[in-house]
Amino acid sequence: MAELRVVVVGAGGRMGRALIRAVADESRMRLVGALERPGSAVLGMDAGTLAGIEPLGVAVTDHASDLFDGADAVLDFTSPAATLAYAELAGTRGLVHVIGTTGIEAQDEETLRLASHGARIVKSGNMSLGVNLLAGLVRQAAAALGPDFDLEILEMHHRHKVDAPSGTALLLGEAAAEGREIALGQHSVRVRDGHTGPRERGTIGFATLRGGSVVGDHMVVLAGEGERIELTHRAENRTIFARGAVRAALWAHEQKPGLYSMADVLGLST
Ligand SMILES: NC(=O)C1=CN([C@@H]2O[C@H](COP(=O)(O)OP(=O)(O)OC[C@H]3O[C@@H](n4cnc5c(N)ncnc54)[C@H](OP(=O)(O)O)[C@@H]3O)[C@@H](O)[C@H]2O)C=CC1
Ligand SMILES: O=C(O)C1=N[C@H](C(=O)O)C[C@H](O)C1
Repeated sequence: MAELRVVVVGAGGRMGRALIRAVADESRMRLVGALERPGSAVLGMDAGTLAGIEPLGVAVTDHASDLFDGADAVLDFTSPAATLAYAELAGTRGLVHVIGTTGIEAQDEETLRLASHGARIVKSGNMSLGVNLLAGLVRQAAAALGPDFDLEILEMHHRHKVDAPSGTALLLGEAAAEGREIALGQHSVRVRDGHTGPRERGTIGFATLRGGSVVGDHMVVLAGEGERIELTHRAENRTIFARGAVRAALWAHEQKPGLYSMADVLGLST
């Protein structure tokens, strides 16, 4: 198989730099482009140097169309607005588009669905193997225990994170809701403040913590009368997400256009 030609968008970001290192480490891929937004301070820099490795001979640019024309796959951990625009571009060119960006609103999912008529999109709030396995455990536990066990999802991330609850917390919430055969949107409690009254049976609660340099911690608590189960994942670095994105791109290249999840990539779909 020829090397997959990959563009990393948001190249100067925390995930962008981890993605550049992961692509450089993968013999079945070649970095052909590094994209940043117009006006970014890192435009013109070598992508390898930016990522803290050897120079790769790829300068960071803001010319999305030119880069997409010469690519097979785009790895995108940026912002919702940027990702929606890149999905449309990837769709017109039939590219693989791996989307790690979180905080995309439900009403914008339609844009991704339309783009996936042309593009092979893999989208997940968390690209790590561990979290996707955890989602299966949460689904199973929620189904087995039912609403007698109160379900709460706690997450903590670094002080720079801009969206809440995290994409992972929502992914785990969806897994729990699937296990209980309910719709998450109608049963989630995302904020508590003041005189809230007692907990409503059958709801799924979210709690958000932000601080320091925490890469990403998630805990799902199933609290019953007299006992409690806690299912936890702690990300120790961003390589786990970047490695997952690389795996997703290689997998998606062999698929038909469509909208896929990380569970599809890992063969964990129910
Ligand atoms: N699914 C998963 O496994 C994971 C998902 N994430 C998600 O990935 C996203 C990025 O996270 P993180 O790397 O920490 O954030 P950063 O803010 O560090 O990186 C985002 C980068 O995207 C750049 N950017 C913004 N707009 C554009 C544009 N139009 N074109 C090109 N680049 C653009 C930003 O530039 P500038 O700063 O100049 O605006 C920045 O360099 C978040 O949504 C986060 O939740 C993170 C980790 C794992
Ligand atoms: O913004 C982050 O950093 C992360 N975002 C993802 C999320 O919203 O869940 C994944 C990971 O936890 C890191």
